[in-house]
Amino acid sequence: MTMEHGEDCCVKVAVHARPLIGDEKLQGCKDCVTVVPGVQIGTHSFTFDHVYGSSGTPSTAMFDECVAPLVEGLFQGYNATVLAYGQTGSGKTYTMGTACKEGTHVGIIPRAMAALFDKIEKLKNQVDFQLRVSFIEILKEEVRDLLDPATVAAGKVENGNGHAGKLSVPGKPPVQIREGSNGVITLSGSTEVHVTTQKEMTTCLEQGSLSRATGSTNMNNQ
Ligand SMILES: Nc1ncnc2c1ncn2[C@@H]1O[C@H](COP(=O)(O)OP(=O)(O)OP(=O)(O)O)[C@@H](O)[C@H]1O
Repeated sequence: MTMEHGEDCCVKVAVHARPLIGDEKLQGCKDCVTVVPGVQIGTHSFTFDHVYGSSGTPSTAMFDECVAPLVEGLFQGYNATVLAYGQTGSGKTYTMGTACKEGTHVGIIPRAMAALFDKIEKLKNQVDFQLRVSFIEILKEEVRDLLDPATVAAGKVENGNGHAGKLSVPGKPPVQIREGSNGVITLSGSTEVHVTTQKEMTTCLEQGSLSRATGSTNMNNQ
């Protein structure tokens, strides 16, 4: 994506290059990504605000540089979205931290939750906060409500390993994504869980992650 006025643009694009994973090394793959700032290949120029991993900036800087300012902005009334985009196995789940396991790498969502509650702790004597959490998955045009207790329970019954597969819950109207006349996008019919602590929010992330229809491909090794 080319952005001529990067500093003024409210959309920032960062690349996160992951290292080779076990299977790739076994197959003899070689890391072919080199980050060289300011290079144009032929007529194609790809401009990014940040490049992490590989020979770019260490990935640990990603949260502080790209996401912490967005969390800060929430307290000034700004909305924020972090979107992970990439082919299967490129590291979206890892980077976002949706499949968080204790003692492993901490991704963007758990770190955003920690930053949110740190800030709330500092401000709680001056302001009342209400936090509500939704977690949906869009799979082949079906919107799945990952925090709906029926989805969680049905997923566990379905295959016993917590991964729900494609599933719709009988009797429950499907979640709909709607755009209001003011351009605001809403999730009509999705479960909103009221949370007051970081632990409660983490529980939502963990439960919702278990209900995702995660599937193994040759590239993501799940
Ligand atoms: N930065 C990284 N460092 C080390 N391992 C990583 C990194 N990013 C991803 N991986 C590993 O690469 C594999 C694929 O990553 P991940 O599952 O996050 O991909 P994905 O883009 O979410 O795939 P899919 O779209 O199929 O769900 C996983 O085994 C993950 O642990």
